[in-house]
Amino acid sequence: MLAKERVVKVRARYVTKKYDLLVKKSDKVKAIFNPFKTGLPNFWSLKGISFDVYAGETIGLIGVNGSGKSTLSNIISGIIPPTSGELEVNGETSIIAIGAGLRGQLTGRENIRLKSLMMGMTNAQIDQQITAIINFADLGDFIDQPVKSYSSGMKSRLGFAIAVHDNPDILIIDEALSVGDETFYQKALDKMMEFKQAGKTIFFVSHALSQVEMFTDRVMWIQYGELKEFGPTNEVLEHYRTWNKWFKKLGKKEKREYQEEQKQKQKAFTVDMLRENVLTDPQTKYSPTDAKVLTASALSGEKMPLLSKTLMISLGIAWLVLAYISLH
Ligand SMILES: Nc1ncnc2c1ncn2[C@@H]1O[C@H](COP(=O)(O)OP(=O)(O)OP(=O)(O)O)[C@@H](O)[C@H]1O
Repeated sequence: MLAKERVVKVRARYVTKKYDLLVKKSDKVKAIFNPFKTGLPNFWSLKGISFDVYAGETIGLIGVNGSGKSTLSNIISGIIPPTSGELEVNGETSIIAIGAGLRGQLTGRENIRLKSLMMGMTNAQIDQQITAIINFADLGDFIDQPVKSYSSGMKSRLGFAIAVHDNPDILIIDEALSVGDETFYQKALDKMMEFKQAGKTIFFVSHALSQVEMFTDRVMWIQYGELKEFGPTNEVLEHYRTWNKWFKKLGKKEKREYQEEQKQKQKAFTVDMLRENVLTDPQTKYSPTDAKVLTASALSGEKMPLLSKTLMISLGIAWLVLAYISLH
């Protein structure tokens, strides 16, 4: 594809995701009286991810367990918001993750209708499509059984069937093919090839490197919340495999220490640190637009505690004044 024809489908700038770690009972109690969750332990699942993905590209997302692949997929598909940074998604997205968005009490057929309605289809459109979706999922009589009785492979088949018939511009497949049997895997792969040929954009999250190798144009290697590498599939996979070999050779204690060190960095991270790194790193092509994003992110992600503190103090003072007035 010529560079000048390229249309950006997903653009991320310094996207972060922070989770609150409520480990102790006392943290949970504090959280009830702390609407902005200030001072509670955090964990940064994403530490400032930036990339451009173009129309028609198939992108692999790889990385060790807990590196942030699903978090990023969920942010791109709009299931969860980023904590800070900027994300531009140009087109309809549809995510296929094992069991995602399926209601356990409803049957497969009812789930098809519900999910299709949520995707904006009319009842008439659903009536036209439902047979094709049911045939694709190929669940036999189970289609009228509650989804809670399905195996993970069956859930994946149903989710995949619904998502591909929605015909989205951007398809996100999060490990959904890892649980299907060989026949379904082949059928799903053919469908994905069809999507690829139709010029759709696909994000493919997988630990199966051979599938990533066969199917994707470029790969994002996510490592402990950072985008360690984003480039042509073969190149990134080679580096990832080398890293894996190195890691596997480490002793048990060294492995644990390495993982602990990375997790500590994810706990200690702040958007201010990210901004500082971006400003001082000579490798970063820092632009005025980036400056805006990082300032905005700092405001939404980091300066909130200050705002909430002010609010809490004001509420406290108001409460004391009211208490004083009512006592006199
Ligand atoms: N709701 C949550 N609350 C707290 N931490 C979370 C939450 N969701 C994810 N995390 C943490 O964020 C990190 C990234 O998780 P994520 O599921 O995105 O990783 P992943 O790369 O998809 O992992 P896997 O390969 O195991 O599926 C993990 O350390 C996880 O524990």
